[in-house]
Amino acid sequence: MTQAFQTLDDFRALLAQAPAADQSARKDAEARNGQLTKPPGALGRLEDLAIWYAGWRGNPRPQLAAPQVVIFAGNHGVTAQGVSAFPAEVTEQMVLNFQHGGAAINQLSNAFGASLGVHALSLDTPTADFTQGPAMTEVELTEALLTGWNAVSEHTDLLVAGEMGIGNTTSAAAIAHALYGGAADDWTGRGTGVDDAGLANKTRVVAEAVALHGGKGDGIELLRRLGGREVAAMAGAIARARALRIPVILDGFICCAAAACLQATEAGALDHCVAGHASAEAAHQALLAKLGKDPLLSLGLRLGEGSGAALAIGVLKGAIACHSGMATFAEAGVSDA
Ligand SMILES: O=C(O)c1ccc[n+]([C@@H]2O[C@H](COP(=O)([O-])O)[C@@H](O)[C@H]2O)c1
Ligand SMILES: Cc1cc2nc[nH]c2cc1C
Repeated sequence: MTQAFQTLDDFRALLAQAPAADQSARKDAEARNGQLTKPPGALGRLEDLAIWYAGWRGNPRPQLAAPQVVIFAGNHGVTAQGVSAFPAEVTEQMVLNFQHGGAAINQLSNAFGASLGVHALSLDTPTADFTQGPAMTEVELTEALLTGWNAVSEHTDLLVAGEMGIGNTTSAAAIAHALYGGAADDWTGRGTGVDDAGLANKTRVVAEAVALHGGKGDGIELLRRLGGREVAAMAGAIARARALRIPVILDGFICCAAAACLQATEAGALDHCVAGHASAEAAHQALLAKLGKDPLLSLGLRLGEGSGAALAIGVLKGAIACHSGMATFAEAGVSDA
């Protein structure tokens, strides 16, 4: 099969050529919103969400019928530095749990009518420990981006990209610190629940990683140096969704670090994305602020797996059901203001 891209520069070119939203569908959706049987603005942010969605779908009265959740799993060499509360084998064990329907994301995907795909990326070959050198080669990064790119169905009308990877909050913290500066402890949190000594060790690891790799290239190069395969696959999936004008709900800290690599490479790369939730991971709110995204939900989740984004499918479905299903003042014979 011919691949969508063969090199990282090909991928960068695809990001640069990404399509914009359909301004005419957006304008028509705004006009429709103004005629619906409610006081102006009474549906609050649901109104903006429906108009945003209509623009990306190129349809002023859209449906949300086929949401897709994709989960990517990867193993991280940096776990050798003792950065997680859980052992690395949990990544593979949780992949089996996803496949058997036993994880939180299985229940949430079912609850919100989303399909669920699980992609394990070379779990037997963890990425290199990025305190020692780049996490991935250019070929490894390209393969991981392609896995994400190819995982997105052309027939879906909403994407959630989630992840599973013991050690990946260290990777995400290092990416955020390298992209946005500050101090290592501004970006380092407890992940699966390291204690105070574990947090101090993890902060040291993030600082060392950024001392080695910081300032060495664009968002894609930082993704290669500090990312993981599942982080890269989420970036590839988010980019493919953009190419297909499929809206995306971003999940927690790791998903947003993947997205940040795209935004740092191409300024408007996340215009088709909304933030599903604010994770309890300490630096997620700061990362969302850097992305210019206001989270839809804040429920204290810190699970990953796309779980917070999957919950937000319900909010988006509600927004679109109102926008496309409500009567106008004229249709209902209700007096306008
Ligand atoms: O999504 C989040 O914000 C989030 C916050 C903390 C932990 N996680 C999940 O926990 C794992 C990473 O935690 P850790 O401590 O091993 O780096 C990984 O599988 C993530 O899905 C996810
Ligand atoms: C059990 C477990 C489930 C997860 N799901 C996403 N990250 C996870 C981390 C752990 C440890």
